[in-house]
Amino acid sequence: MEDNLNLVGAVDQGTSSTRFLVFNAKTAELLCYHQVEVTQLFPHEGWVEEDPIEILRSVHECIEKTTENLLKMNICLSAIKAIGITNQRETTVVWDKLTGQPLHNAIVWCDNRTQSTVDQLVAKTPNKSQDYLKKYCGLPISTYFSAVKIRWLMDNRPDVKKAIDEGTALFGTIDSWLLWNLTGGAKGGGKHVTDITNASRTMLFNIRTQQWDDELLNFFSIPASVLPEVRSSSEHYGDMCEGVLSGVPLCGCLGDQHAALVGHTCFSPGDAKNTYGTGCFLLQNTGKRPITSKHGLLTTVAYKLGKDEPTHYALEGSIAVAGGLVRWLRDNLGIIKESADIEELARTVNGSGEVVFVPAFSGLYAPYWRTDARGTVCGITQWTTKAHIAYAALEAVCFQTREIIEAMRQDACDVPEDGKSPSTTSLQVDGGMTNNQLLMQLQANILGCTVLKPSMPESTALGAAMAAGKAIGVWSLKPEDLTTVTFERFEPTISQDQIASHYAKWKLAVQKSMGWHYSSETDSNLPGTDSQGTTSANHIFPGTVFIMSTFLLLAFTRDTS
Ligand SMILES: Nc1ncnc2c1ncn2[C@@H]1O[C@H](COP(=O)(O)OP(=O)(O)O)[C@@H](O)[C@H]1O
Ligand SMILES: O=P(O)(O)OC[C@H](O)CO
Repeated sequence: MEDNLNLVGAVDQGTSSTRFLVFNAKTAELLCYHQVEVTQLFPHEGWVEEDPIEILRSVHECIEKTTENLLKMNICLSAIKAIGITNQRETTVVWDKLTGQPLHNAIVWCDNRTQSTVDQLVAKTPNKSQDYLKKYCGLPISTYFSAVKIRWLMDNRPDVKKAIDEGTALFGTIDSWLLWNLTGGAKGGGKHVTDITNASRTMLFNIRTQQWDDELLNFFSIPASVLPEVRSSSEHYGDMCEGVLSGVPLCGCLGDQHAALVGHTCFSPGDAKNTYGTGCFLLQNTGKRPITSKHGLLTTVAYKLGKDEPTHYALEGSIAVAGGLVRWLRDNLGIIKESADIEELARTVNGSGEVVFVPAFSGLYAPYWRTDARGTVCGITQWTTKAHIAYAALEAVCFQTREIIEAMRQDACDVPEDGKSPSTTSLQVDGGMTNNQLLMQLQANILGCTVLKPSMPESTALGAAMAAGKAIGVWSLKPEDLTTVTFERFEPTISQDQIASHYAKWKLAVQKSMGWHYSSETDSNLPGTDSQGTTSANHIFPGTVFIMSTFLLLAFTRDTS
């Protein structure tokens, strides 16, 4: 058996699936992995939950299967020197610290049950602005982030409220839940920790002071006692307490999008990557200073790779629905059997036939931040087939990405002294959807730039492994030590003029998706306020539509009589 290797494991706990992967720390080569799909529960319209126990079991299963494969490859498990964790972010778990049992299913990041909570929170800000807390946490008040989900649990689940009040409950994002359990949990020794990137997605963490913030905790009325300790993304959190890897140090932790930024070695200001998973997230490194977006992007911590290392920040464009739309076509419409089948189906037609699909299932995230938007399919004719819908679904992911790139370019123009926008000539990509060659080609065409897919596309897990390997000194992140990455390239095959009218239709369809849903508790507060706190002419409600149509009908009758 080969045992003079330095290997690093990575748990990648995503929204759709869990993976455990093992990398060679010297060459960054992926040796083997195992993947298990995670059940998503939809108990009510707009609600998305996952079972924290199933998530934990999936991690153990993936570790067992991957290590079995390593042994079959004649590799000794003692070669695994460290483990990193990367995870779906914002997803909220509250559990009993004495029994280790979750007090509720995990409320997943894209769940929008908290819409009326958001409306009430915005209504209590002095300027009635979604952006009121941005100066502290870099985020708009939205259904997306953890604090709003904790607030909902406290308001709607008396047992959760009681446990929090009595000090027996712990809160964590998925990284915390896993780290606490893998280091001993209720049996003893469980470490209640999180890393700075995950903390920066809760709305309770001040990204400038880099601490939990009393003003934010007061705003949401959440006690600090439930929160994990915040650590850097690369340091020793504790050791695996059981199983075949018992004793191996857990020493890398980043939210999945931040891990992908590291995996792509986006270490310089201006470097950017786009990850196509359940959602789609474009992050651009902005260096050691947080930059506030004026164009609907989030400010977030990019990474802090060691206790004594500087914190780097990023601008982020978050798209709620990307691969999730493919899963919806599979599970809800049944027009494909496997996610990968969408490519074959879409290739049976030459285009979407002018169909535009805006998948605003959870409202629209960046750059609009409109909780009132809902999914819309425009341009259907008698001629439309499921293949056109599939094609439009793939285009939707690409058009959303284009909107994020445009917002980043606009922000870069606003800060000319250090404003660097993502390269206009290429975009680095990763994530499950990038296996779709048609999607990658459409993305190159719609952006008018080269799309670069690394030949080893598990960038998220790679980033977590790099952070863990760095913490124990087996993985050097010095530029001269980084291994050369080879890419598959997708070049634009049509001109931007050819795409312009289609993009204009996308923009029109986005407007049509807005103003569809509003929560009854706060109807009177809603019309006309966008994320910049300005009045939007496009924010038209059904009642308004009725009044306007009656007015037009009357006017028309009068003119022609
Ligand atoms: N070949 C494909 N074409 C289109 N979508 C795909 C393909 N393969 C996977 N997907 C979608 O990508 C998502 C899974 O990607 P992954 O990066 O594993 O997600 P996550 O990190 O959210 O768990 C699923 O939503 C799935 O529907
Ligand atoms: O599961 P993914 O890869 O789509 O990532 C989810 C994000 O972390 C949510 O913010």
